[in-house]
Amino acid sequence: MATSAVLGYPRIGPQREVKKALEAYWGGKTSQEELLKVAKEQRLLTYKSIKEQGVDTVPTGTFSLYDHVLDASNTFNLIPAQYAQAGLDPLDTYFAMARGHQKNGVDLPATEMQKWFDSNYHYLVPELSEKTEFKINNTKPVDDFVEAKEAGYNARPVLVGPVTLLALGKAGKDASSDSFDPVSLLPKLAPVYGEMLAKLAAAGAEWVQIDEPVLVLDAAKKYASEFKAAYEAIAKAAPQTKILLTTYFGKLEDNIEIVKTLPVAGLHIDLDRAPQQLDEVLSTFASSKLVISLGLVSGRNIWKTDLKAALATAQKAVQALGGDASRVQIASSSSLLHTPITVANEKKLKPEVLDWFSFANEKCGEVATLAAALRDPSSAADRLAANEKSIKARRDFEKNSDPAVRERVANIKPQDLARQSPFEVRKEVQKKHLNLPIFPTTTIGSFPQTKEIRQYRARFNKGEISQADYEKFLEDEIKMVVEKQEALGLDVLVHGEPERNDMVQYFGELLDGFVFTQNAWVQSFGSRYVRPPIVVSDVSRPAPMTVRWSSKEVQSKQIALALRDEVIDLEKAGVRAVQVDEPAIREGLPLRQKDWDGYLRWAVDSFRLSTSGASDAMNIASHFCYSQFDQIMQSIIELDADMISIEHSKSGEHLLGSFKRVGYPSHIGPGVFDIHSPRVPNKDEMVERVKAMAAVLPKESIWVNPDCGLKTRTWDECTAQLQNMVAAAEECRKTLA
Ligand code: MET
Ligand SMILES: [Zn+2]
Repeated sequence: MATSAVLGYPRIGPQREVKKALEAYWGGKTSQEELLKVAKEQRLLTYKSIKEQGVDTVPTGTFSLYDHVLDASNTFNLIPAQYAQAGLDPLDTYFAMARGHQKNGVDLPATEMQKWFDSNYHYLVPELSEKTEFKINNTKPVDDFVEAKEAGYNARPVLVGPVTLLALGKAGKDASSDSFDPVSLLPKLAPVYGEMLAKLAAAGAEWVQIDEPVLVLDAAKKYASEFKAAYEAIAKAAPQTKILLTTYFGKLEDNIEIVKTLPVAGLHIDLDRAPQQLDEVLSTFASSKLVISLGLVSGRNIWKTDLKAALATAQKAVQALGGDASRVQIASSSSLLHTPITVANEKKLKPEVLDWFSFANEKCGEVATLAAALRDPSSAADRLAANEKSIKARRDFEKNSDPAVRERVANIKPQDLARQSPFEVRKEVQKKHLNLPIFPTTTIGSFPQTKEIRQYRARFNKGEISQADYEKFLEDEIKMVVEKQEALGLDVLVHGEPERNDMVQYFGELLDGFVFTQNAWVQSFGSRYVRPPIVVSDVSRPAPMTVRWSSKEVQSKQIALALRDEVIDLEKAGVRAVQVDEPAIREGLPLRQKDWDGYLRWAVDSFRLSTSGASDAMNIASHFCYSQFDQIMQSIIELDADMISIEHSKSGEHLLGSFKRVGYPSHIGPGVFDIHSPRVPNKDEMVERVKAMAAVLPKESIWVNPDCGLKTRTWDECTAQLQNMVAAAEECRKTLA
């Protein structure tokens, strides 16, 4: 009989319980016991919700107080010495790595954060060196499993795979050299994983899910022999445990050769992102005993699954495996971590729109329905029929496109993508208006979103405050933010973005074609969650394989046209500098290199389309919340922005390397402090950052700014941080200029 499972589940809690408990703990308002109690309640609620939808097995160990990669680092003792030796208790050591710690004489920065594959989820980058001593530092995987089992759940523990854990890591400060490859430590780490599997087996785990998403990247290929040796060592330590090797977010391609060599009992593949890999996987493993877990229900989007099509795929798989349904598992394509919890919490969407959506709980239901239908189609006939009806309704709606905007996209001309003059010319024109010192200081846009701002907005939305009063409030807020910046001595001021409930949602609400949810929170990092707007209209729908790309491209150009009009209007209103943020251009990059060009072309064109309606006199800035530019440097240059600000404070030296190699023709503000952390770096630390940059780029091109917007900070925190930043810029003017 076919079985069913999901790979992971959101952590926030249906009413944001976990987020609130975390923030209360960090704010010193509650104890560790209270935080851990909330976490436990939410884990048990998760298992209950998954089970109620009819899924056979629940995943354990995927719940996290901050990040599952950090959990794995913590469990296997990938803890840099400065954190391990700070004298903090285990939970606070964990949080210190996540968000820094500056209290009672202990001053630790947060560790680096990076995007998790091509998602908007951020993980904490493990830091490794020859000195890292792997050991079982805590038994969280076992504890979570036992907790679920004792509560009566059929559970499958989940671990971040050892190769993925190391491959996502970086050389720590005490590594012998910068080119130290953390994967070289795999022979030392694998036996410790083996020990963990043995512990899980002793606790009663039959299967263990080991996530190796690195197998969908080109990078995995060079680790083929390391993979094999590591998994052999693990299997040897726990011969009785069945390993389900999971891959997701992309296709195995020739990494399937690696999988063939591994002593695993099951393989999970993502059939949402990469349906085309099914045939090869089936033919490769048909004659083996491997269980194939079919990731048919997307863990990355919010749309209902086309169950009819998914069922046909599952039936095909059973057939290819000689009719042995017990070798098939129906699953979510990836962890459901990237989806909100349930559509049941959406009270404001039109029922016909809500009917297109499926969040984590509903996706669990889809997984269970598919497994039931595979056993006996008639048992799921009603559910299948209802699904077919919603899928059809959505497709019919998509056919109603907006001809005017379509035509405008079709008529984009090359000259619409170019500024009037090259940067060298624009720079001089802009100089006259902006009149800036060398090492000008600025910030990224947002200032603290205080409780007061959120309360005012909530009251306005409820109709308790008039439009005029709300606008007056915002104007006063902006005035205050501007005065603060003047007092701090910043050079290019921002308005602070108080009007924005969310940097993306705010714009989406002013455009046609989007819908917004009340509770569809998706984790970005730690306790930060966003509610992404959902594009529902004017989406063309050709063959399902290309829809994601073609529609994203069209959507992107349509949005760019709307922004273009806005930038032109801003200039007419007298604005001299505007920032068009592109914090997601890097995360949208396809996982496989051969797919990059197509994506980068339209992404770059969209940015140029949105900004090149401005005259030479307009300073066009852009912002990126990451610094991994090596691979897309050329495209960043092609954006042709006058100034870019980027995350830099935690990324060490590799960013400098790419600028040294390629150079950057316009102006650039590498972040000098980490805005994710309440920590206040001193002036000298920031001066060092600027100096390092000035060593590889002309000093006239360097701006001084934080990593990102300040909306998640308090006023006390960001005032102290900015004071030191302005002082650092002043010192640079004296010593470097
Ligand atoms: C995540 S990027 C944020 C950019 C935005 N302008 C801000 O300052 O908050
Ligand atoms: Zn940012």
